[in-house]
Amino acid sequence: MSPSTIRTTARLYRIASIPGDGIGTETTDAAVQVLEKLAEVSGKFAFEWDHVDWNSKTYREIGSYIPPGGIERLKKSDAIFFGACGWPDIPDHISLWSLILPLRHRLNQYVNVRPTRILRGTSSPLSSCVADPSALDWVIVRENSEGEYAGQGGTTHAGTPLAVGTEVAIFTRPGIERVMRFAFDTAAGRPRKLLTMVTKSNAQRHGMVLWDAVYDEVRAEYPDVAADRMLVDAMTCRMVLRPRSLDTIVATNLHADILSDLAAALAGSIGIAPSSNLDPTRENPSMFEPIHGSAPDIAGKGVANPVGAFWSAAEMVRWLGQGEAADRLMEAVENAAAKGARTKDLGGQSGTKEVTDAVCKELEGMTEAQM
Ligand SMILES: NC(=O)c1ccc[n+]([C@@H]2O[C@H](COP(=O)([O-])OP(=O)(O)OC[C@H]3O[C@@H](n4cnc5c(N)ncnc54)[C@H](O)[C@@H]3O)[C@@H](O)[C@H]2O)c1
Ligand SMILES: O=C(O)C[C@@H](O)C(=O)O
Ligand SMILES: [K+]
Ligand SMILES: [Mn+2]
Repeated sequence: MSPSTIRTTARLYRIASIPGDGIGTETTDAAVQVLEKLAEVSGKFAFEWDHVDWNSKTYREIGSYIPPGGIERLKKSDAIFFGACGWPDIPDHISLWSLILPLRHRLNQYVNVRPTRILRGTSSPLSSCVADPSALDWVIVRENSEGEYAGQGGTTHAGTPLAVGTEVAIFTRPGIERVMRFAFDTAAGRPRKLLTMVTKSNAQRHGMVLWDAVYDEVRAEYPDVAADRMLVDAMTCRMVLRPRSLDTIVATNLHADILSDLAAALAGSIGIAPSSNLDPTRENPSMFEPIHGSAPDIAGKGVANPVGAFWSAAEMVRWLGQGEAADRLMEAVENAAAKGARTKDLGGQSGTKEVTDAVCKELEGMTEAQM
């Protein structure tokens, strides 16, 4: 088949891209560039972009992040690519609860998948992983719809010395069960078939105990998966001291948020870590974003690590059914890193643009047969 024949039969994916704030705009621009190159080299698919400008600047101007009709607009896409939201002149709970959390909730993205491993050409602060990088290869499955992020609670006597704030976590049996099954399926699909379930059910005696009960039930359906459970405090020690003893990890919304930042740091940097906000029913588009935020301290300097966005882009391409292209993208990212295209957070000298160009160059070097 000639390239033009391939191109006429190419699958078209409509992607809504929401760069958001700060370095989210820089890493999203970089990811769009790399995805365009991937599509061009592959010849099997192409992207049609819906560039969505919802961010803290538009919030200041028009008073909303998501305008009326915004969710319906996103539902027309096959997937969503997200950068980051939050800027210092707007309280973080306003930005989070006006943009990223409503998207996760309204689009039924009830699991957030956060893989972590040490990419070729990069290093870990853990000496055991310097000796053998394969010792750290995890997938954190984060509950993404309820728990500590249920949004219930309130303030009484606001602004007075008697101020009271309540923050109510909600854990439902169906909510726990669906993420637990997803985690067992994930573990069952990985070579080691190993799952660790994390709670704090010694101190939190209602919702966390329900997590334990659902875990026991679902576990019985997966005799091939070796499963164990940990309290979240002890889990931090195990991640640092015995990384090889872990593979797939499932935890609540807040616990997995924290553990995934730790995991990213142990794999070298918050700047490399990806996430997939999935609606496993596929009724709504899923959303792919690096786990980092808008990083106001480095925004606008051209130094942000785009690898977390590239890895998220690879996971998006995989979710869309292009697994081989996803593998090639990760190979290009690792080849570029191994040849020295690394940002400062990874101990390198390159800027965002240099790493992006290096990854595009690696992709160009791959033949269509390899894709
Ligand atoms: N899903 C999201 O959109 C999301 C995620 C996390 C934080 N936030 C928001 O982002 C803002 C800043 O939050 P924060 O400072 O706690 O977290 P952050 O992830 O933005 O930054 C933490 C630290 O890591 C560094 N860092 C992050 N990403 C990097 C990258 N790609 N390359 C190099 N260094 C990187 C930053 O420079 C900073 O020193 C806040 O408004 C917060 O609410 C949003
Ligand atoms: O708390 C959140 O979910 C926001 C951010 O920290 C994230 O990890 O996406
Ligand atoms: K993000
Ligand atoms: Mn986080």
